[in-house]
Amino acid sequence: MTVCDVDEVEVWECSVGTGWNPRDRDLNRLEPSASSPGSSSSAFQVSSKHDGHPWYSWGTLDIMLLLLATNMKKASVGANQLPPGPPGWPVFGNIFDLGAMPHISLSSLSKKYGPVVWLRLGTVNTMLLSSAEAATEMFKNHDLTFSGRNISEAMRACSYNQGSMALGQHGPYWRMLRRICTTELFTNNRINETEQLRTKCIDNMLRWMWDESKKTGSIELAWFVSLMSFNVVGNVMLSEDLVDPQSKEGDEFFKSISRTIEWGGKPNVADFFPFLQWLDPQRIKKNMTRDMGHSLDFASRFVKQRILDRQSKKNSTKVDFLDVMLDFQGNQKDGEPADISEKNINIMILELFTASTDTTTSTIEWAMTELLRNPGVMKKVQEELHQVVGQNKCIEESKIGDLHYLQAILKETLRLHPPVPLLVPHRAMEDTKFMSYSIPKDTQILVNVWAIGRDPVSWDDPLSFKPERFFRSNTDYKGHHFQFIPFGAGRRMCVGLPLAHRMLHLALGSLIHSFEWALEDGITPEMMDMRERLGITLRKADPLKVVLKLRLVQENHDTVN
Ligand code: HEM
Repeated sequence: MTVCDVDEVEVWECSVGTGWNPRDRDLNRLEPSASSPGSSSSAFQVSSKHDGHPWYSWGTLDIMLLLLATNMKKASVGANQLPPGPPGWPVFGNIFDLGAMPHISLSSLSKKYGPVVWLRLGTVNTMLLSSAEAATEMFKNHDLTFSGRNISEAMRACSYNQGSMALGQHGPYWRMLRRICTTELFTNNRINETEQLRTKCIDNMLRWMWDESKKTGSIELAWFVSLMSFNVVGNVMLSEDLVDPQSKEGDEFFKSISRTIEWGGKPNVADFFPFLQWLDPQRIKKNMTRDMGHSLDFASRFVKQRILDRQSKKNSTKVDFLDVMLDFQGNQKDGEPADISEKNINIMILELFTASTDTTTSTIEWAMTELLRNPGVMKKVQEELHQVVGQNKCIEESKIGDLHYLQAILKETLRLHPPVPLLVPHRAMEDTKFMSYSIPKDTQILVNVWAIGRDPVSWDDPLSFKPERFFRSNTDYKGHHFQFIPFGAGRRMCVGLPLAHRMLHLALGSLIHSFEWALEDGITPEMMDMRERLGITLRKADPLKVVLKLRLVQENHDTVN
């Protein structure tokens, strides 16, 4: 039996930013009435969460805070035109409204307060957008102003944020990195040139899965997908296969990156209260510094070796992303540096691994979960692959354009399960007027893509998995249709989208085309656990386990077993 065989085998920061902002609207539970959003009235009401509860009585601290809040309101330009929002607790503000699944809790808040909601998370002013209309307004009319980033404490470890593109502030250095990515790494030509590498990584994934399933009966899909996507990026950037189920060094690199992803996704009290940063109460920054340090050390070994190889003219034909970064010469105009330092090259390498692995894995795991819950959809896509690709043939990327049902399945998956449900938090770079509200500089902006994808205003029967809906429209995820923005939109939109598009279609199509899929004994589609887990990306809480039967008998390829 054979599969498409050859010789060899995501910050995200989901937490909030920092920084005390003197324009804080509500320093305690005293709030302008939610029933009069935007009202300039100075009438206060006691927070609704515990309205009327007898445990509360006015103390000196409250009165001081009330006076302070009143004074700040007077001093704050336009503060009385903030969007509506839930009342907050003293000091903590709305932190407890976030819950364990912020995208879900925040979606409920927007049902009550509207598509634009104001929150105070500790000391961090936050505006939450939860409708296509509000997202349109942001990306069409305020994209530049809202292109800053809030940086969490964890992501300041090893000065990561200073070399990062995803967390870089809008400015010359970020622009330069973005330009290198869009003109050198993720161009159509460059992506076409690396098709063979992706095919190789996907073939290896299929073979490892098959080997494992023969040994153990069932396999955990996400593990194999994450190895594949790690290797795809490793090949595009460094021309290396970094991991296989046996490799020790690559495995350590993979694990240390996975740990940085975990730390980056942990809610950190020091992000809400910057005065706690020196204490690092949850030891998140300390642990992140250790694990990120390891990951950067690994990346630096590749960089150092490449510098040596280039000096001795070894591998001179290799032109990958690492070469592009080493060769880069900036024009030194408008703040652009002359080159990219070795340390920042290490950071970029780490960043692209981090940004791609979890996002791709999450999407494929959810897609397969939905297919197993919807056998009719699975059957249709198998038929499409059979017709377009052929029974005993491997998928080639040139066929993606003809695989309309497969495309619709990926769109439907990204609509219901966007891996980055609140985007990477944006930041207002200056005071601005937004949909009649006055939004102060440094406000954190969260766009609830998860809620927008499930909004009945934009989608019929929004909670059902119906890929056919995309046949009736030209809606895609390239950032022009604001009811569907799993990759974001505007200046900070996902720079890896062209690579992600190819990887997702080729990998999911190959998985469906190569195997018959079944759930473990005793598990029916109705029993599948659909709960989510939010770290840096939105993952399936209970990893999908599947049983495989080989269906593709590939001509002209090596036998697998
Ligand atoms: C399913 C796959 C993926 C999804 C859903 C996804 C989604 C996103 C989202 C939502 C953002 C933030 C947009 C914003 O803040 O407005 C982002 C940014 C980014 N993504 Fe992706 N991504 C994926 C794959 C990739 C891949 C494969 C790479 C690179 C190899 C990548 C690299 C980046 C980078 C560098 C940024 C930061 C851009 C900036 O801040 O300028 N992503 N992505």
